[in-house]
Amino acid sequence: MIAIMCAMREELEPILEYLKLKETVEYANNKYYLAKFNNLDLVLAYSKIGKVNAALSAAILIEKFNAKKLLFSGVAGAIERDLKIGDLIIATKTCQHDIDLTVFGYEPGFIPESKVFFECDENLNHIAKKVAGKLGIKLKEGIIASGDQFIHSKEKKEWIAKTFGASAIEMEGGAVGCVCDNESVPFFMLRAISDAAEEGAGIDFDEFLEESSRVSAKFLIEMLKEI
Ligand SMILES: Nc1ncnc2c(CN3C[C@H](CCSCCOCCO)[C@@H](O)C3)c[nH]c12
Repeated sequence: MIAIMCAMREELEPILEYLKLKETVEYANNKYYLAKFNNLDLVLAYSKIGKVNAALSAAILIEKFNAKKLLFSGVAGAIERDLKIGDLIIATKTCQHDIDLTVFGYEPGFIPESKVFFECDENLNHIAKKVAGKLGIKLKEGIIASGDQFIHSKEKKEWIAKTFGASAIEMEGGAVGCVCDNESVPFFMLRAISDAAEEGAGIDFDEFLEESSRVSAKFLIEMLKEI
């Protein structure tokens, strides 16, 4: 079973359009969609926004639906200057920029007995780069930082860039990476840029959420053909 996860309904809907749904399972106040694509058994869900919701859905996808790989598709705010709205990025690793136990001497993003960074699956990233090459699509890769805040401040964005070396920002990947790392499930995250995470990002986000969600969804479907 392969899990496909998003945070928002708008990110999942364009993926479901490509699939023939077999069944919908209601569980823990959410919906999990079962589908087949070519010879793949898929379970899909959008978690709702934020790291707690994302961690809950990721754990359910693995524990209840027996997902052996977890692929995330959605949108993100850009940190790297050459990432423009609609551009695609895959995560090399994820982190949580809003974890702060520095008063006890720990580095930003670190929780005792856990990690700052959670590595994404190299095989799935390799497939993504192969697909991008075949389709002639620009695909960046980099660290993607998560926090329970919509970032719309150049100062905050630059702190995250400096502190974590992040190329993009969102609100779920660090939590999903933590769950997949602890469950030993390969994790892949693809995001299309919806805004620049600076002042005015909320306006861009509202304008480009749907279009950028479609960009990510389309690429993810191309990836499923190669898995
Ligand atoms: N700059 C930014 N900072 C942090 N995250 C992101 C992301 C990635 N997703 C989008 C969504 C945040 C938007 S909440 C919208 C509330 O509903 C608005 C109506 O649709 C959450 O799931 C994280 C894109 N740009 C970002």
